[in-house]
Formats: sequence, C-alpha cells, structure tokens
Amino acid sequence: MTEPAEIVCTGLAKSFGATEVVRPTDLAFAAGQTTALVGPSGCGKSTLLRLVAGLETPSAGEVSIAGAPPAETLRQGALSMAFQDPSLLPWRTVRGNVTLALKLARQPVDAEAISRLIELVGLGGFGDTRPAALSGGMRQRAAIARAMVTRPRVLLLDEPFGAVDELTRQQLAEDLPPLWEARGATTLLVTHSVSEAVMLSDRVLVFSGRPARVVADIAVPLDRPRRASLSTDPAFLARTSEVSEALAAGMAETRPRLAAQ
Ligand SMILES: Nc1ncnc2c1ncn2[C@@H]1O[C@H](COP(=O)(O)OP(=O)(O)OP(=O)(O)O)[C@@H](O)[C@H]1O
Repeated sequence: MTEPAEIVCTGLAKSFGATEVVRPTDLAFAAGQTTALVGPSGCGKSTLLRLVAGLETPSAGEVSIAGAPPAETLRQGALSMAFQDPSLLPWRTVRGNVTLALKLARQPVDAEAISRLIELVGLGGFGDTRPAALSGGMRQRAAIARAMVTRPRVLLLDEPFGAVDELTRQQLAEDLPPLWEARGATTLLVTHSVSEAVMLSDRVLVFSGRPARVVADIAVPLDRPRRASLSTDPAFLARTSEVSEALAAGMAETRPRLAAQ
C-alpha cells in the first residue's frame, strides 16, 4: 500500500449476544482509496461499516481514523455516511438537506458551493424541490451531495445505489465516483453487485458468510474515469470473475457451518 492508512481496524470484532457477526479482523484502508465490501447477505458488511462510523461499539479491538476514534472524526464533521434509504428530511428541500449537514458539522454555509455541488450530482434545477417530488435515483444523488458537502475525509456508503433501476445505477456509478475521488475521500462502499464493486473501487474485499472474515483482497488497478463501456473490457471481466469466485468460495466455506446448526 503506497498511501498512508487513513482507517485502521485492529482485532476488530462484533457479536450481538451469542451471535458472532464480525470475527477478529485487522484491516487498513489507504487515504483517498475507494474499497468495496462484498459478501453474502447478512455476513456483517453493514455492521463493519457501522463500527467504522462509530455507530456500533466493538466487542473487541478498535477502529482508528487518522489515529483518532471514529466518534472524534464524526464530531469534526470529517466522516459522512449515505445509506440505501437516503433518509432525507421530507420537509426540507434538497438545498435545505445539504445545508443542514454543513450546519450540523459547524462548517460555514457557502450557498454558491452548495449550488455547485447540487449541480455536480446532476440535480441542477432541483435545489428547491422536496424529496417527495424526486425520483429514487435523485434522492440517492441528494443523499450523496449531503454526505459530500462537508468534504469528509471518510465517506461510508451502504448500498448507496440500491433503490434505483439498473440504468440509473450505471449513471450514478459513472457520475459520482469522480466527485468523491477528486475530494480525496477514503471511501468504503458496501454493494451486492460484483460489477458495481469492480467499477467503483480501487480494491475489493470479499467476505465469507457470517461471521464475516476476509476471504479475498483484490486490487482493481483499472484507469479512471470509468465508463459503463468498461464492463465488456477483458481486464474488467477478469476482476469480476476473481471477485465472483472468491464470493463462491467464501459461501461454500460457510455452508457446512450453517448445515451443522
Ligand atoms: N443491532 C443488532 N442486533 C442484533 N443483531 C444484529 C444487529 N445488527 C445486525 N445484526 C445481525 O448481524 C448480522 C449481520 O448484519 P449486517 O446488516 O451487518 O449484514 P450485511 O452483510 O450488511 O447484510 P445485507 O447484505 O443483507 O445487508 C445479521 O445476522 C443481523 O441480523
């Protein structure tokens, strides 16, 4: 890893009662890199993201972001999240939702910069629209604008394009990564789509079934910006095969345990 690690997980583990969800794990995420987390449903990906966000307390081990606990990074407004359900405040416009994120992070409100960001995520002309009048894809864009407006060092995205149709997903996957990459954010992204994982990331971590364990750590050294047309490129297809095979191997590893339960 050439860049310094921004996020370091040391012996990180999480159980809910008797259920072990994340096995003791050591992970490091380089500054400015985008890492996709993929694994079978229920394996603990979102739990890992919530641990990194400081929204869950580890059962063992710790997370540090630039040497500080996540709560400190969150308090500084340097950590943002966007989840599958964009949970925008319905009574606020797009601009109002984005502005609130700045206010909560106690950062100065620059109306022009907000308008520019709304434009950049493809919502130009919708700044004064409330969420109910937006499509699912537009709400996802608004949530990502809200997450990026504070220029976070760490961006956590849990199925951010989950609730939209395939074409919109492709469009979001083309349009949005250049924005967070240009801002140098260290991005962790949970997705169920192997091709989306490869398209969006510099690195894909493949997890086994619950309790989550890393079964493969795959670099994605493909040029950026990446366009949907990349999905037929042999180098892209080689990576998606590698991720799919690792996923299948991880699932096969868990199946006997489940059968024995
Ligand atoms: N607060 C909680 N209390 C009890 N169990 C929980 C809690 N949060 C998560 N779990 C359990 O932890 C396991 C992992 O959940 P998690 O949401 O992290 O998985 P995931 O890999 O993100 O799943 P998916 O891909 O389906 O979204 C599940 O079995 C879930 O029921």
